[in-house]
Amino acid sequence: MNLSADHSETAADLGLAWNHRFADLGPAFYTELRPTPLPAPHWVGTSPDVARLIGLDPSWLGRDEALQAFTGNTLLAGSRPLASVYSGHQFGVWAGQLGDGRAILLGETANGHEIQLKGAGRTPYSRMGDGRAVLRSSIREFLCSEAMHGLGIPTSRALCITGSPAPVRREEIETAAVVTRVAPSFVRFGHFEHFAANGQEAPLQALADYVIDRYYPECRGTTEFSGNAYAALLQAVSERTARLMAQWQAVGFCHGVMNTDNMSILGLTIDYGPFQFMDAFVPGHVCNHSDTQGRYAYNRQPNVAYWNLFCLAQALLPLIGDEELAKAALESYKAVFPQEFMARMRAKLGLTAEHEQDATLIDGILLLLAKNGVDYTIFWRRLSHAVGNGDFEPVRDLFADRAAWDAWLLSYSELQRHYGRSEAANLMLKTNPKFVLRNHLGEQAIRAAKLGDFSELQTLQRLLERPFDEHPGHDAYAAFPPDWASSIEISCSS
Ligand SMILES: Nc1ncnc2c1ncn2[C@@H]1O[C@H](COP(=O)(O)OP(=O)(O)OP(=O)(O)O)[C@@H](O)[C@H]1O
Ligand SMILES: [Mg+2]
Repeated sequence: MNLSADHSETAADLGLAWNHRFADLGPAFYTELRPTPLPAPHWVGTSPDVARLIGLDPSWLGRDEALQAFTGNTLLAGSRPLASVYSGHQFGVWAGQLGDGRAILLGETANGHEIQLKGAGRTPYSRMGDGRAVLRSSIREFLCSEAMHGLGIPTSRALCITGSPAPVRREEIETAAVVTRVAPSFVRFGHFEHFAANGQEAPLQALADYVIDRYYPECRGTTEFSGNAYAALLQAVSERTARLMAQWQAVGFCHGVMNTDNMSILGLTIDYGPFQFMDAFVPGHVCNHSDTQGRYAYNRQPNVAYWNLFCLAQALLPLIGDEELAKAALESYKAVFPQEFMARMRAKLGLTAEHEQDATLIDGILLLLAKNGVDYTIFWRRLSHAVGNGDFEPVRDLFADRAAWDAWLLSYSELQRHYGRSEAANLMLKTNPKFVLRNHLGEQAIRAAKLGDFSELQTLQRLLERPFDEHPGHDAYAAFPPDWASSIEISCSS
């Protein structure tokens, strides 16, 4: 490849201080290697907010030293790049060894944020892959990371995207990009499955101890499970995952590839591939065109998460040492998910206390939304305004079956009488976003970016960072999807 500049022997000092706690686990967990350079990089998108989060002066996001470093063309001073090994279950089937095939961990900043370059070249875990990510999928990952954060949903973050004219072959020839992403940890269920499947109990325990000491220290002193810290870890992860699923379901988010190697041990949303925020509410919606069996349909996500936790439980079993304890730890998922889901849905309805009728009301509206194919985000936003101003006509307009809507509204109004209208509306407007990253919005930003125009991406980023604000003048981004939106096919190709 003809590189425009070979920066490989200089290190860029952006003033970041580093820790290397994952690397300190030892070579059984990774392979150290340098990112593979890309020619003629350019900035595509940046998040000054994430820069501040990791202790990076945001003014670096525009300078050539940072551009080269975040493309993987120069080493960041103090970093220690590596690709980690993990395994996993993909679409319900044991896939054996996987690993960071195109993501390279640079290390952890002094304030505890791991930094990864996704699309930074081949690694020993690339298998048949080219180690690259295309501009299209990188924009989706960048925007959705920041959108999820804006929605208050646990997620990896994205510092920047850099692009390069280097060609990358997918269904057609596209161009390469690198997303710099950030999370307290990128450890996945699949990391544990890897060592368990290979019968390597010492690294399995070292990994569990690392995760507990660093992220779940409360598990050490547990009085539950006869003081078994590994069972406590399983319970804590189950609870975080349950909360995450409740948040996904409530906002209408489909992940698309809930393989165990895409499940964060911290309960974060990671790996933004063929995800989708639903337009019309379709409970069985499958967003991943490659998911022909519909395994990861919207309404199956909570069960799939539990299935994935079961895989994690099996991996942790040699450490927990007692199947009954592991089962008991998993039980928490079944209690926490419905509880959290109900809490989220109550908030969407502006109900600040619990009532017997809540479940009927929630089931009722979800059924009506599905039967009438109502746009999920628009419905909740209009309902929020209607509760505030008393005019429910714009909501009624969304339903073909007006009689069924009227009947539901009657029972909702009965319950609403217990609350102050403006208090309820305020809660709802902070719970029901005006802006979500619909497929067609991402697509518009991608089309413009491919032509070298990043303004659409920036506008979208600004709206999605504060999705509950009104953003006057930008109603088009909160409108119904155009007809062509339903023809967008998003697959695993990225
Ligand atoms: N283009 C590629 N080159 C090399 N490896 C790849 C490529 N695409 C995916 N992989 C690897 O295939 C496996 C499954 O891919 P998947 O789509 O879940 O992950 P991903 O999008 O690459 O990354 P991540 O989960 O880190 O966000 C992972 O081990 C991943 O690293
Ligand atoms: Mg993945």
